[in-house]
Amino acid sequence: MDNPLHYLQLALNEARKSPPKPTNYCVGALLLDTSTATPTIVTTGYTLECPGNTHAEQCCFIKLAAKHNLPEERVGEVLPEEGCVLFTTMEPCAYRASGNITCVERILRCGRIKTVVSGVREPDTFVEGNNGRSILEKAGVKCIYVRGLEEEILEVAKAGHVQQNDEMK
Ligand SMILES: Nc1nc(=O)c(N)c(NC[C@H](O)[C@H](O)[C@H](O)COP(=O)(O)O)[nH]1
Ligand SMILES: [Zn+2]
Repeated sequence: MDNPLHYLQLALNEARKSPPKPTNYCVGALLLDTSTATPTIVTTGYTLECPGNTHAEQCCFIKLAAKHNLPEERVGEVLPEEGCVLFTTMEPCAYRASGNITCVERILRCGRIKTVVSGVREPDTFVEGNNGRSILEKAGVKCIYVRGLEEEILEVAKAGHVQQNDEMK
């Protein structure tokens, strides 16, 4: 896949649209279909884009499924067997404090995503040691980390968090 940083930058542009909250991260994601000669972005998403306490990856699935009048859990039916790459600024969650279905579970349920490309690991703020990568790789999903946007991604992701120095004031 050529130029993964370009698609990660597009995912970061999505993350910037997310309304900051102190209890989660502002994350952006997009689903790229590389099964044809010209890679195509089939859907995008950002944290809280869809109603409820929604994650960026979850919004990608909700929107794509809705476009085909399907429930989110059947989104895999509209994706090619091979070639689907999920770009997400922060690695998919493997535990959610709210108890909602995690994005790792949603990716596996979709069944058509063969590669996940992320810009950063999940910090330990809410979840100590996100183990989503090992769960995905055991299920045959390739997980790749693309370097270069870490600082920007974390700055956007934590926009809603009270910064340490603010507390000192
Ligand atoms: N990959 C990813 N995409 C997102 O859109 C998002 N918000 C997170 N965030 C991970 C973080 O661990 C959870 O946001 C907290 O654990 C709170 O859980 P809820 O989001 O309230 O279910 N991670
Ligand atoms: Zn998630």
